[in-house]
Amino acid sequence: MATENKNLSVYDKSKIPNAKSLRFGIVVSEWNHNITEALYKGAEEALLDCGALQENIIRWDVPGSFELTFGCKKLLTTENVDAVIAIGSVIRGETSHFDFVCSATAEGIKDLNITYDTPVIFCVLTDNTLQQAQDRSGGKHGNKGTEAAIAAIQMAGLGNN
Ligand SMILES: Nc1c(NC[C@H](O)[C@H](O)[C@H](O)CO)[nH]c(=O)[nH]c1=O
Ligand SMILES: CC(=O)[C@@H](O)COP(=O)(O)O
Repeated sequence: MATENKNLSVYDKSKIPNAKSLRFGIVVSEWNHNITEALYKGAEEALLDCGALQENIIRWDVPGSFELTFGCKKLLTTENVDAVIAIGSVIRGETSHFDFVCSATAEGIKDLNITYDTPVIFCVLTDNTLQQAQDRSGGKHGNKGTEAAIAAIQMAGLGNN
């Protein structure tokens, strides 16, 4: 199933653990700023809606998606967080740069998940057009930031019950 057939903002709160005691890191890439801010807003709103406290949401900004791996690593090793959300938006340009940034970012975040005991959630849009990014950051397909926040809550508590 593709995002086309799913709304990224829809979740069943009765099935999500309460996030009141959890601490989250969110690392936000500045590239395609309007998109990543909308993703951040979606993530923050969902965390708060599920009981997280504002003071337990730590936000760091990095220049681009390529820098998300280092930003997340630094955050999870220096702040006492239960989960990290990596937020980025890569939009295809004229060259193969898109493929390098996307694969390095996905691999980097995957490596963090293998290396450390803190889950890092992949909230990086990899779109062919600006319209596709808008559709997934609060547009017709909902907000991937919301989906990432719910994943962060679920992964933070994994194996604790
Ligand atoms: N073109 C996009 C980038 N490019 C920048 C890189 O992520 C990186 O910041 C630079 O190469 C310095 O190391 N980043 C995005 O997040 N989105 C893009 O569309
Ligand atoms: C990630 C990209 O492909 C893009 O934003 C960079 O654009 P270009 O390939 O035109 O330099």
